[in-house]
This record gives sequence, structure tokens and C-alpha cells, in this order.
Amino acid sequence: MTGTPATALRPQHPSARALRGLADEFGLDVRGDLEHLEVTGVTLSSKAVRPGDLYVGLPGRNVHGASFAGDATERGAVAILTDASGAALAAETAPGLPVLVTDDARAALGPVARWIFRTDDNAATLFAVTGTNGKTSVVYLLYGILDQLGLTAGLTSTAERRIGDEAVTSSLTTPEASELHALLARARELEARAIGIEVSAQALSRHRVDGVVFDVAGFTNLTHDHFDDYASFEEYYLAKRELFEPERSKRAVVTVDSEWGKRLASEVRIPVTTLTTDPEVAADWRVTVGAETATHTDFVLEGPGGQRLETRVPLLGWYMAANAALAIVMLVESGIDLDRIAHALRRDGGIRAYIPGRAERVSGERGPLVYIDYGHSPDAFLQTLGAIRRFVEGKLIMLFGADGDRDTTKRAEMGAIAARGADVVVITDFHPRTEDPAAIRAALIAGAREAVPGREIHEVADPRAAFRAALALAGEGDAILYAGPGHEDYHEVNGVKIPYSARDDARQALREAGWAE
Ligand SMILES: CC(=O)N[C@H]1[C@@H](OP(=O)(O)OP(=O)(O)OC[C@H]2O[C@@H](n3ccc(=O)[nH]c3=O)[C@H](O)[C@@H]2O)O[C@H](CO)[C@@H](O)[C@@H]1O[C@H](C)C(=O)N[C@@H](C)C(=O)N[C@H](CCC(=O)O)C(=O)O
Ligand SMILES: Nc1ncnc2c1ncn2[C@@H]1O[C@H](COP(=O)(O)OP(=O)(O)OP(=O)(O)O)[C@@H](O)[C@H]1O
Repeated sequence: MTGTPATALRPQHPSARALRGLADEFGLDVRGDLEHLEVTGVTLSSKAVRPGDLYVGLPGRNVHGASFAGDATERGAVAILTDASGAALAAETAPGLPVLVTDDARAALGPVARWIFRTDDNAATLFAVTGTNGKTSVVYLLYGILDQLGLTAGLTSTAERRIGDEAVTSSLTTPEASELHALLARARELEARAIGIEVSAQALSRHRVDGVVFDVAGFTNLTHDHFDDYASFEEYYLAKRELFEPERSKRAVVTVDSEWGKRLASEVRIPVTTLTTDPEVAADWRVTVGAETATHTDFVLEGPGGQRLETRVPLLGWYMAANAALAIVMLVESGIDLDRIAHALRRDGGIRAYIPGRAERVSGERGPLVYIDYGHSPDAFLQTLGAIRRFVEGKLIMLFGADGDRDTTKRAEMGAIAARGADVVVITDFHPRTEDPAAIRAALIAGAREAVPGREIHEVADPRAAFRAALALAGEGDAILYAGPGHEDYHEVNGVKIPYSARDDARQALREAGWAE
């Protein structure tokens, strides 16, 4: 893959630091003259280099970053930090560029970025959220509630990075460390009071949140996903548990609905508060889900010392109540009074939050309900289908595909869950990348047929045509769940990102069908 885009949030008034100071601070081996050189930023993508940056050349899966040292120099890099093999490459591609050498440049990136962007001076409360599903939702819920409390907030998610009104599109769920520290520095300039950060297992395994200590870390759940990166549930769990080490987070809020959550709560070495939606499970905080409708979910949150809050989240499904409750308990653990939160939510008639492409309703008042969702794991399918079933009495049609070049072991289960939970299944293409799309569809169909042999299944390769096929099968009182594309605006085939917004296309198809103006 390519590097991070040039559209990261970065400080607009960075203060320069002497490059010699950096070399001394980290005991780096120096090749070249650092005299009078100053550094104002750092990035690991040559394409994102700005004048005054340190370019960090990392060995990647595809290529060694140091081979782009020439590109970085042309864009104004003052030096390169890399490993020994990178130093040799840089000497060829950018002769004259000072080289700082370290054993493991990826591991050095976080602390180096922290030093350059001076993010040890950080006034914002930092929230981290991990888990297989619900991370994006929780950071948007944190952001929404903080806004209702009148506090300038920020977030980094799979969809976007945002500080107040300033936002850029994300390419990774968790930014690389240089991008993360740049964002924290920008947050300081904008006087943000709190930031919610989605932390993936891959980010923990790949040093992306190094150099940051979170005030409160939250855990949602752990279910089948990413078995291309982790060999087993155990490995995947251990990668996530890393977030709750004392070096990374000060306090934890753990949802203990799952066995993994219970185990995590028993293993962490930082103060931990627990939360559950399960009446059979003991926990510090309890969520009781009330009415679940097409537009909102009501819940009551009860905690230690008789603390109680009754509110509503403008999103679909019991799990959004669980996500909202996790966000609220994380805020309480950061020192905000539950009464203050309750007052703001009462004033506004509930939580105000918009989460792009998470069970987002694109249909209007007439015709079938249409939801576009980002769910791409078996458990996300199960939960979202279950949530829609609660209030839809008509036919439920599920449209989806599966990622190419990603965990292939989940495909049969995705097909099976769709066949069990929906009345009609429509299989289409979803980012086939370098795989044969027909083979991906076949694996999904095989899983669906094995689970429910008589289920009505349609196979339509093109997503636009597939959505129209699903719509043609639906009428008033029915619902379509289109899972996978969520907020995304492209479809990836053979390394090429073809523009495609499922949300825009679905709205267009609803107009064509006469269901919308
Ligand atoms: C496995 C993995 O995490 N790979 C990440 C890694 O790529 P890589 O090691 O293969 O890098 P490479 O393409 O060989 O390039 C090597 C170096 O050269 C640099 N380069 C490359 C080209 C160029 O023109 N200029 C340049 O500077 C790159 O920035 C990189 O530092 O470094 C790249 C630069 O930051 C990332 O874009 C890339 O993420 C890829 C796209 C990815 O798919 N990552 C997934 C697995 C991931 O991290 N997912 C999680 C979880 C998602 C979820 O929960 O669903 C996430 O947090 O996003
Ligand atoms: N608490 C939850 N439990 C189970 N499923 C959930 C939960 N929250 C959300 N989901 C499902 O997972 C989908 C993805 O949600 P969300 O984007 O918040 O998760 P995520 O952890 O950020 O995933 P990703 O890292 O892939 O972006 C939702 O659209 C919904 O189908």
C-alpha cells in the first residue's frame, strides 16, 4: 500500500527544535552534519512531508520507506530517521541528506513524534476505545456528549479525524504515531478539552499509539475478525489487552458481557470499572435497554452509590445503548459528574450523535426502510439483523459482500448469519482487491446455503445493480440492510479505488424507484 495522505491534521504554528537535541535525546547514530538544523514536524510518508519535517523511512511489507528519501528531500525534509538498511538506501537516493540511525525506526516513531510535537504538554483528556465492534460508535458518542457538555472535543476514527469543526478523512482506523502526535498538537492549538481515539489491535501491534498515555481506555467486545493478522482469538485478545497496560492507560472501563471482557477485567493492572447489559452478570454499572425503534433506543444506566441516568440514543439497536453507556461511564471515570451529563442530556431530549454509515437510515417516510452499515464481521451482522427485526414486521432483505485480501475464515459464517437472520439474501462485490470476486461470492453463498438450504439468494456482482435488485424485492413495511460500505466512498478493485458511495447511490435508487423526491 501507499503511505498516509497529506491531509492529516497538523499544528499550524509548530515550534522548531534543534535536530542535534533529538539525536542526543534518543542516542541516535548520526551520519552527516546537524549543525544549525531545526525540525518542525515528522512523518513516515514521503508524500506527506512538509518543509522542516524529519522523514522516517520504515521497512514495510512492500517496500523500504528509505527508498523514498529523494522524494522526501524534494518536499523539504531536513533529515531522515531510519534503520541500518534504510541508511544505505538513503545514501543512494538522497546523498547529502543527514541520516539518523536507530535499530527499530517504527518503535522509535512514537517517542520521537512526541518530542518533536511536544505532546507531553497535552491538556486534553485522552480516551481510547478498543474492541472488535463499536469503536467508531463509541468515539462519536463521546464526541457528541462532550459537545452537549459545551466542551471542544476531537476524535479519530475509521471514518475521519476531527477536532471541533476541522476534519480530514481517515485512511487507517488508528493513525500512525507521527499523525497521532501531530493531531494532538493541533488539538492543543485549538484548545480541545478531550479526544476520543479508536485503537485497533493492529495499531497496538505496530507501535501506532506509542508515546501516548490515555486517561481512560474502554473495551467493547471481542468477536471473530482479523484472523489474517492474528493466528487465534488468544493472539487477537493479547494484542488488544496491551492497551490496558499501565504504560498505555491510567484507568479502564470494560464491558463484561462477553467472556473476553470478563477475562480482561480480571487481568488488567490498572484501576478498572465494569459495565454490563446482561442482567445475569455482576458489574459496577448496569444498562437496561428500553424501547428499540427505527430511529432511537432508550436505556437506563445505573451505577455505584445509586447513580442513575435515563436517556435515549438516536441510533438503532441494543448495542448502541451499550456503546453510549460505555461512553458515559468513560466520561464519569475521567472526572465528569454523572449529574452534569444527565442534565445536558435531559435538556436536549437525549444524546445527540451522528455516526456516518453505522446503521445509517437513507430512506425517507415512504417505502421500505433502508440502512447502510459498516458491519463486516459475523457478530456485527448478527447484532444489526437482530436489531432491525425488533421493529420490522415485513420482509428483511440483506445485501452484502466480503473484503478480498482479508480474513477469509469469516466468510462462511457471514453467509450463514445472513441466511438465518434475513428473509432474502443478496450477495454482491465488496472491495475484491486482488482476489477473484466470483470466488468470494461463492464462499458467502456456500455458507448461506449450508445454514439455510431453502433461503432465497440472489447473486449480483455489481453493487449498484445489486442494490436495485434488493429494492425491487422490497415494499412498504419491509427493510433492506446493506452491510459493509458504511461511510466509504470507494470500491477497491485490483489496487484501484473506484468512486462509489453506497449511501449516495441508495438515495439515488430510492428516487428512481419513486420512494423519495
Ligand atoms: C499491515 C499494515 O498495517 N500495513 C500498514 C503499513 O504498510 P506497509 O508496512 O506495508 O508499508 P509499505 O507500503 O511497505 O511502505 C513502507 C513505508 O514507505 C512509506 N512510503 C511508501 C510509498 C511512498 O510513496 N512513500 C512512502 O513514504 C510508507 O508510508 C511506509 O512507511 O504502513 C502503511 C503506512 O502507514 C499503512 O498504510 C499500512 O496499512 C495497510 C493499508 C492496512 O491495511 N492496514 C490494516 C491491516 C490496519 O492497520 N487495519 C487496522 C484495523 C482496522 C479495523 O479494525 O477494521 C487499522 O487501524 O486501520
Ligand atoms: N457494541 C457492539 N456490539 C456488537 N456489534 C456492534 C456494536 N457496536 C457496533 N456494532 C456493529 O458493528 C458495526 C461497526 O461498528 P463500528 O464502526 O462502531 O465498529 P468498529 O469497532 O469501529 O469497527 P471498525 O474498526 O471496523 O471500524 C456496526 O455498524 C454494528 O453493525
